[in-house]
Order: sequence, then structure tokens, then C-alpha cells
Amino acid sequence: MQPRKIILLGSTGSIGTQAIDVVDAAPHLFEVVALSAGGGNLELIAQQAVHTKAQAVGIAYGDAHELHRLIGAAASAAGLRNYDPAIITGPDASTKIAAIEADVVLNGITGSIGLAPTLAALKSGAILALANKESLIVGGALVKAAAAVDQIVPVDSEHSAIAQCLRAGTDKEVGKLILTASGGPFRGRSREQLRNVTPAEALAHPTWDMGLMVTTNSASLVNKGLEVIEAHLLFDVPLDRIDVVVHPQSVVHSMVEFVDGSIIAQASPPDMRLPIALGLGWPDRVPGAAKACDWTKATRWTFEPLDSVAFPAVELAKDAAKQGSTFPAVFNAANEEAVEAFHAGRIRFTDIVDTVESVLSEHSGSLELTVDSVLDAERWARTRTHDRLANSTL
Ligand SMILES: NC(=O)C1=CN([C@@H]2O[C@H](COP(=O)(O)OP(=O)(O)OC[C@H]3O[C@@H](n4cnc5c(N)ncnc54)[C@H](OP(=O)(O)O)[C@@H]3O)[C@@H](O)[C@H]2O)C=CC1
Ligand SMILES: CC(=O)[C@@H](O)[C@H](O)COP(=O)(O)O
Ligand SMILES: [Mn+2]
Repeated sequence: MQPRKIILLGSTGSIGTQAIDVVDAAPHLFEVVALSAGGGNLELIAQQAVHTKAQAVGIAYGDAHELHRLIGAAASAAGLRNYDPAIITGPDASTKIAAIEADVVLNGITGSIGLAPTLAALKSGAILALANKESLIVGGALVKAAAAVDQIVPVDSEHSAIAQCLRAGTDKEVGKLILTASGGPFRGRSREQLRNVTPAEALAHPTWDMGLMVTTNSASLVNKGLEVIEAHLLFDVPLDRIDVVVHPQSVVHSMVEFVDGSIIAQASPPDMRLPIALGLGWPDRVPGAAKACDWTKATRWTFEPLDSVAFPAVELAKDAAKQGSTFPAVFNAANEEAVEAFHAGRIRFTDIVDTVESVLSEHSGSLELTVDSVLDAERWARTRTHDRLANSTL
């Protein structure tokens, strides 16, 4: 069998670099045909291009001549002659790369900027291995309408877990989805104790090594709010049948409760290479993708309810999803802006979710959900968030 042709969007990030590890470990299964990234690390994308021998490389910003030079230098250092991939630059580089013929497009871009590449990948007919949850959340029904049955395979660990659990039952048997949350670095703290936490503390995730945005969102529990909406859209389960439970060890990645009270959980040590490999190989598992639990050592898995007073983000996300339309896009865009302001030292940690709540309360939604109405709502939410935060003092 020929290896599957893979496109990696966001190749230089946490998901992207781990995807290259997965491909390296199974070259008989996967072959990278194209890569893209923002352009913040040209050296790395040049090395990745040479390493994978990708035929096309895209960057959203940054100097194409410099990338060309770096690829040439890396190719000669590797003794690779005549390697000259197509270089695509500009804000829509990832969208163009996503449209190249391939079997699987892994979207590992961070943020709702991943929406156009997600839609382009779906249009191309390739399987979309989706780590970029924001594109599904902001695009909602638009993304679902663009996808054929089973065309989207979740890579987010919780949703990969649920997809695996659902293999064991039919839709009618499903009672609830139960998403696990690590609780982040501030688990157990009161709202008052969260006021003065620092960006460095917010980035100290207890179990996962991820990019800045998703790590900060884990600390505020915004990530879990986004994941509830993501699960609702992926699995067509109503929001009131999606629960969150805090599980600090991040070994049980999520669960499905069936109508007879039976629960099926997916468990493995925290390692994204497992859901990435399953996303690239779906429906087949990739042998040796990650290490299994070690039962020779005593282990404790604990579960506790979410403190939704200290961490209101999950309820806020559910409310935004219930309002539908462009509310989830506003939730996400306001959060992206507030997270940036927090890391720039302009606002407190608790201001992130407070700001999202207040921007949402001013939003009136759009009558029709189209790509343009989503982009308009995002622009409005980003401007509104900036305006609010411009006057804030620490
Ligand atoms: N990391 C993880 O373990 C998990 C991540 N996810 C989700 O996966 C996605 C990626 O997360 P993560 O890998 O942690 O993020 P990172 O911040 O580590 O990486 C983000 C990637 O996106 C690229 N990028 C940024 N802007 C653009 C743009 N305009 N066009 C094209 N590429 C761009 C970056 O390129 P550059 O380096 O050039 O800026 C980088 O390659 C997020 O949606 C996250 O929520 C979900 C579950 C787990
Ligand atoms: C690995 C992964 O899927 C992340 O999205 C993870 O869920 C973050 O951990 P939290 O449970 O702390 O949000
Ligand atoms: Mn997740």
C-alpha cells in the first residue's frame, strides 16, 4: 500500500512538530507532501521542508527569499541535491496549501485564522485531521455543511477519546459525553486567588506541553468551554448532555456514558502523538504510536467536580453555543484578544473571562451564518475587546 499523502498546517507548532515525529516513526504509512506555518520560525520550517522533502511550503508572513535561502542551505547541509519546493507566501498561504491534492490535511494552526484552511481542506475532499478546534467552533454549521460524513477526524485528545469510545455503541445508546479537564495550573484556587497570577504561572501546565494560546485557555478553563462546543458540533450531542469533570492526571481523556449507565473511557498517558497518529491513520490505529499505561507501578486517577464559580468559562461557552449564530465566534475572538493582553501585562488573569462575558453581552448576533458574517463578528469582537481593555489599569 502507498503511504498516505499528508499536509501539515502549523507544522512548526506543538501539534505540527509532534506530527512530524509520528510520520518519522511510520514512513511506510505516511508521507508529507506540503507544510505551512505562520512564518515566525523560518529556520525550523526550512529544516522541516528538507527533512520531509515536502513539495510545497507556505508561510503567512516573513521573507520568501530568506526562506528560499534557508531551504537551500539546509538541503546542502543534508546532502540533498535538486530539492526546490514551491514556496507560497501571504495570509492565505495555508489555505492554498490545504487545497493541494492529499489524503489527509492536519490542521495544527492556532486560532480562528484556521477557518479558511479548514474549509479549503474539506473542499479538497481530503480527510481533515482537526486539531484547530477554533475553526470548527467559529464556523459551526458552515464547517459541518462543508464536511462529508466522517470527513473530519478529531485530533483534540478529548474528542479523539470520545470518537474511540463511540466505536463501541450506536447513537441511540449514547446518554452523555463526559469531557475530562486537567483543571490547569490553578486547580483548587478561589476566584480571589486567581486575581494576581502571572503569565508564567498560567503557562505552567501540569500535564501537557502545548502552544501559548491553548495553554492559557487550559488555565482559564476557556479551553474546556471551547471543547464542549467542539464536542457538540462533532458528535451531535445536545449541550445539556455534555458534562465536564476535573481529572488532574490527564490519563482518562474523556468518556461516553451509555443509556444503561455504563461508561466507556479512553485512557493513555498524556501524549498527543497518539491522537495525532490516529487522526492521520483513521480508522486504523498506528502500532507503537505512544506508550501505554504502566501497570507495574501503583497509580491513582482522581476525579472532582469543576468549580464553576472560580472558573465560569465553561458555562459561558455553553451559553454562547446555545445562542448559536456568531456568538461562539465572538466568544473565541474576544478570548484570543484578551489572552494577548494578559501576556502583554495589560490585564489581570481574571479579566480574560470577565471581558469575554461583557463583550458577549453586547453582541446581537447575525441573522445568517456565512463566512462573511463570522469574519464581521470576529472583527467587531476584537475591536470591542481592544476598546474595553484600552482603558483598563492593573
Ligand atoms: N498542542 C497540543 O497538545 C494541542 C493543541 N490543540 C490545538 O491545536 C492547535 C495548535 O496548537 P499548538 O500546536 O499548541 O499551537 P502552537 O502555538 O504551538 O503552534 C501554532 C502553529 O500555527 C502556526 N500559525 C500561526 N499563525 C498562522 C497563520 N496565520 N497561518 C498559518 N500558520 C500559522 C504557527 O506558525 P509559527 O511558528 O510560524 O508562528 C505554528 O506552526 C490549536 O488550535 C490548539 O487548541 C489541541 C489539542 C492539543
Ligand atoms: C491535549 C489537549 O487535548 C488539550 O486541549 C488539553 O485538553 C488541555 O488540557 P486541559 O484539560 O487542561 O484543558
Ligand atoms: Mn483538548
